[in-house]
Amino acid sequence: MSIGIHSQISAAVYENEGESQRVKRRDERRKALLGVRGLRKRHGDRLLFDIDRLEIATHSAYVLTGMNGAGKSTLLRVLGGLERAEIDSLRFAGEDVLRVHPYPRALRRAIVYVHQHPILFSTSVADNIGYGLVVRGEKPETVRPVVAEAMAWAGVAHLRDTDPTRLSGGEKQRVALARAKVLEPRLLLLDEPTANLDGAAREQVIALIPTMIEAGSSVIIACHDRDLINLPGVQRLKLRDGHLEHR
Ligand SMILES: Nc1ncnc2c1ncn2[C@@H]1O[C@H](COP(=O)(O)OP(=O)(O)OP(=O)(O)O)[C@@H](O)[C@H]1O
Repeated sequence: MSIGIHSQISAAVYENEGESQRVKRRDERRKALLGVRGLRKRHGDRLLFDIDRLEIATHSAYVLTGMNGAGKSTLLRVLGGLERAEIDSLRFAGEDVLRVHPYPRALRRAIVYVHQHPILFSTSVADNIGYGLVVRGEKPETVRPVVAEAMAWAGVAHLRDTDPTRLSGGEKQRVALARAKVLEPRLLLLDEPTANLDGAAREQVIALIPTMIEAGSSVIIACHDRDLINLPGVQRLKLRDGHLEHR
């Protein structure tokens, strides 16, 4: 009898432990935004990188460092669906992505890549920022206030009707960040956002990045910029000799 009670209690304890493990695993899965296993990129015979695993959590910031030519831009471009690579498995927002090629629509919607030298259409700053929303089929009356808010956020409201080809490098980068922000990406990929900027232009761009994370995006920033690498709360990834180190 006592053995029976004991085993019942044990079973209950084990069941509870099992339940708490399950809850823990579920919470961990929820926290994980992107999980990639076996990510290889080749250019002809050259294996540029062979990454065992890449884990990106929700609402988190990472810097991706590495020597010139290590493959930082390439890795961001692969994650953003702009280049192909071999990928053994990919999980995004709790779902297994069974086919990575062609790049799935859901990922295209959730992951936004911002180029080091953003290409802007020769229309107006406002049109550039709203472009992605228009392509998504949003109505002009929905787009207008979102664009106005994003322009104020990026400090480019005074440039709203300016032809983007006339903007400085820093202004272009801020417009590109605003264009990405209005899409509310789950994951934002920033390719050397402060390269070729100095002084106030560089500081203005750096100041925008934490506010994008506060707004709910995870961010991976490929860079060599010490001030970005040392932003508080930023986790470090390093591409070295074709492998990815989580630091
Ligand atoms: N289409 C291509 N064919 C062959 N090699 C390529 C191609 N595209 C890129 N590479 C090479 O892949 C390597 C990685 O380039 P990538 O731009 O990703 O490096 P990076 O780490 O971002 O460098 P940097 O810090 O200088 O920007 C470089 O050696 C580059 O020459």
